[in-house]
Amino acid sequence: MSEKESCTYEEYKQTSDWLLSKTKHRPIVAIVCGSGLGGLGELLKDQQAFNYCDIPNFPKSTVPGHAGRLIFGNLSGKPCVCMQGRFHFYEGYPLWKVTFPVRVFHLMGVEAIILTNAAGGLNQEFSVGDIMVIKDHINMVGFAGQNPLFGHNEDRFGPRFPPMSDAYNKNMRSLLLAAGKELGYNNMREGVYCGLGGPNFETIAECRFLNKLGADAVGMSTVHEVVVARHCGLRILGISLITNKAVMDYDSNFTANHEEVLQAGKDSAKYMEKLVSTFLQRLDLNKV
Ligand SMILES: O=P(O)(O)O[C@H]1O[C@H](CO)[C@@H](O)[C@H]1O
Ligand SMILES: Nc1nc2[nH]cnc2c(=O)[nH]1
Repeated sequence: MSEKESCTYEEYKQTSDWLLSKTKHRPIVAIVCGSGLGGLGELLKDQQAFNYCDIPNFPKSTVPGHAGRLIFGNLSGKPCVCMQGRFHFYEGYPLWKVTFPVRVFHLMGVEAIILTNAAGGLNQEFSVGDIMVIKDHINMVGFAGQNPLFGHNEDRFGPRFPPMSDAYNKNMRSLLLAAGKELGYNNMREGVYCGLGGPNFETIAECRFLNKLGADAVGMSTVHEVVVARHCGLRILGISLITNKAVMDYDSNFTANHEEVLQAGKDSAKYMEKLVSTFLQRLDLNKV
């Protein structure tokens, strides 16, 4: 195989050491911004930002709505690092590259990761603008034999066969739902996220199939980051913003599109930002 199959522990360490040498911040929480949700990064106080293209070994963002900046700073008193833009399989990156930052964060001392995404609502009771706490996922790309942990297992990160049944931290899920309640949100949901490879949106038959399988929302990210984060022992919170209703009906004239996804992200940005800030205020890493 001519394409590089993975990267070495030393390469993750090189990036982590480089970042730690360039910033005084020592993050304990990482935040990944989904499509159109980059505004979360602007909330960080005392911030220091790096463009991905300046960080050794980092991939580059190629998707509109993913700025390609890594921001350090404090949010609700917690030292954070925020990815304003993530990497996707459909951009042509192998999954070890898609998930590269997760292991770098682990090496930098991060203990918990908040993964946000824009997703299509499969659950017929969901509306655009609903916020779904991810309680579990279906990794379709994994079913197809593509997994970021494929190949040599680096024992310094985690075991060969990591469990996934407890990937989404129960206490953090409850804390987020409680934060939503405290803010008076009536659009908080809990459900199963299905991760596909993309980049095309789903057919009607595919949406019906995924919903029958038990998926409440569908997207093209997150599950790979979760696999790697769980492997190295990070506590994980996943949040999907429902940006569109999946087309389930042959009479529908609607077709999904990225512009609408970004617009829905913009429309809900303030709610998401308030929710994540309130969650972080309440978060005690000794108790989750
Ligand atoms: O999952 P995030 O990065 O939020 O983006 C979602 O939005 C894009 C499609 O509009 C896809 O990349 C899908 O995965
Ligand atoms: N696959 C997929 N990804 C999305 N991201 C935002 N909405 C959608 C959707 O409907 N399908």
